[in-house]
Amino acid sequence: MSSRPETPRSAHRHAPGAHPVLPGLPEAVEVFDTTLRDGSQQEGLSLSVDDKLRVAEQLDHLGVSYIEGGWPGANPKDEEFFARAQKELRLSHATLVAFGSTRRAGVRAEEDEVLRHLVAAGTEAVCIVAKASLLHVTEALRTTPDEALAMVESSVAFLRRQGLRVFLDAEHFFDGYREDPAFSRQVLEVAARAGAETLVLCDTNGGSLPHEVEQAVAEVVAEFDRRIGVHCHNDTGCAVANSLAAVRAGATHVQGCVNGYGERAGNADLAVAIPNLSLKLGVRTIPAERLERLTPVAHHIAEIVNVPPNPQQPYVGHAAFAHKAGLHTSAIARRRDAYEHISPDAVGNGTRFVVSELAGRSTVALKAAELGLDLSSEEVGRALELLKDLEHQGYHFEVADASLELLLRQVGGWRPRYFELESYRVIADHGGNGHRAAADGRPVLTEATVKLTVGGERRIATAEGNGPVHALDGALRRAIEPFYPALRQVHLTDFRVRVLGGGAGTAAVTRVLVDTADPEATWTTIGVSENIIEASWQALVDAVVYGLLRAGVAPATGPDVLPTGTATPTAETAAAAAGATAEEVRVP
Ligand SMILES: CC(=O)SCCNC(=O)CCNC(=O)[C@H](O)C(C)(C)COP(=O)(O)OP(=O)(O)OC[C@H]1O[C@@H](n2cnc3c(N)ncnc32)[C@H](O)[C@@H]1OP(=O)(O)O
Ligand SMILES: CC(=O)C(=O)O
Repeated sequence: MSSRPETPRSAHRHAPGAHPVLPGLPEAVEVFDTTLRDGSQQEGLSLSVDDKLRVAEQLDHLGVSYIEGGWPGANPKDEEFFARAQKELRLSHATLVAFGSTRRAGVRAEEDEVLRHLVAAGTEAVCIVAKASLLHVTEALRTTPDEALAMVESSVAFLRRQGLRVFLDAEHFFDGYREDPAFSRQVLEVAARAGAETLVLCDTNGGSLPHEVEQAVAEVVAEFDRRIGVHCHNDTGCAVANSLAAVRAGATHVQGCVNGYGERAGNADLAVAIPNLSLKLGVRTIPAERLERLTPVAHHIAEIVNVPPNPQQPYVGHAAFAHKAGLHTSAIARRRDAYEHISPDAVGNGTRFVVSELAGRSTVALKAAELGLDLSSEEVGRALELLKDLEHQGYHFEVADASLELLLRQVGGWRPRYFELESYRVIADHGGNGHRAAADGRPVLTEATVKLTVGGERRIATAEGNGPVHALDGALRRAIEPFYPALRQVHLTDFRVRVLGGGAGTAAVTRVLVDTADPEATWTTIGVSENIIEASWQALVDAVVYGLLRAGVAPATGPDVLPTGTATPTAETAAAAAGATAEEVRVP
């Protein structure tokens, strides 16, 4: 549950334009995304060709300048990607780039397989990686410095002769520049001479710090009449800071990945670098009007690559503008920018207020208002007291949005009587007549019986289940679903248990969270008890009540007040509607 307060961007003191202008900054930088190449080098991340095409579409929609699509020839997938991209990918803003290396040592550029594949990829631009550290030339390539320089020069020259735009990724540049600056410079010199349009200085091991990057980039910018770029890895947690330091020093091309994917600790996170550059430094990156696409695109890409988004990711994370502390919310209620460094809208994100034991009256009042509840000041105070009390017992309302809403509604006087529980009973019978196998291979049967009153009728329903919660859910539904057919659209989707205060072992208090969904939404409810079944029951009841509330269903108060056209259920019709036999649903 989130709210997006109507906050004009100008109300944020730290909004764009509010930062002092730094002298000497470039007006604009090119944004080069390498999610489909370096991002795919992240452990656990694997993209199909379809995924790659969809990510490319998202990046184009965001408005990056370049999309590095992969390494044609390195594997059949990337080969197919470039073949399909030529036919299927319609980029309106970005330029697709194929990645590869310089030619191999001792091989003529014209005969080199890697270069041949780069040309065949059919892109307008290519990016080739070259060792820019003498140590890597002698130890990794095991060739001479002269041959390494010749590899760079002849590869760039060959690609230029094929009519391609060439970016040079100077691998290990910063480490090499510290160890033997003359060689690292020579690599850039030969690449520039051969026609590379952009010299990209790579912090390949990600070990550099911002002051080192800034100084090295400034020296290179002063020396070379070429566009200078950076490609920073995040091994010191400084990839974005290093990219900004490079831009401060005159770099005008920034490589990275939206969401910071990549080898080891990842690449510079473009979802952070872009707004830092655009909003804080006033440097043009993606088109200004597309900045608000940043959050949706970052989340969409996370979905495609199947890596859960980091809620604390700056700017675009779910929690990036979530306020939990009572004092913060209270100040925000008075002045929207009190605890927000930019207007979240600027990057397509939104303000959220998290209600918990750290809340004060303002948080509860804002949450109630967001839900459309008109709570009096006294009710807000009561809700806050109840909330803190319950959180002390183990409830955790910030992760149980639906239970929180029910609690606030109840404090406000909402007393729906969808059903009245008389009792429930759960039996787990190991070795009895059940058909589900226990760990020892013997049958185990779980059965739940619920006795309750609904619509003026006393009902007893029994159901079997995979386990106690499944059985309880089944019995509850059998008893009430005939009165509330809307529940057929409501399904339990997840169930989590946490033991609180582990010292008590199996006698400890348990917290149960239940996720439930209807066709339009998912909600979470909570139960807490020393008894796991009771905790589950509480969460289940909230889940069902919230589902009925969402569906706009009024409590059934008796046969005469059932909605027009709805037959009063008898034992048989009720049982049939619930998919049960008459014996299973006993109506006295
Ligand atoms: C810093 C970076 O992220 S650069 C990008 C790295 N990305 C990847 O490696 C992912 C894709 N890579 C691959 O699929 C494979 O490694 C391939 C197809 C490129 C090459 O595979 P192989 O031919 O089997 O070689 P291998 O993976 O062992 O790599 C070592 C070879 O690359 C050569 N090489 C390494 N860097 C370079 C370079 N910049 N220029 C030219 N050759 C290079 C080495 O000299 C070595 O060649 P040798 O075996 O003739 O001595
Ligand atoms: C080229 C590249 O990915 C690197 O140097 O990190």
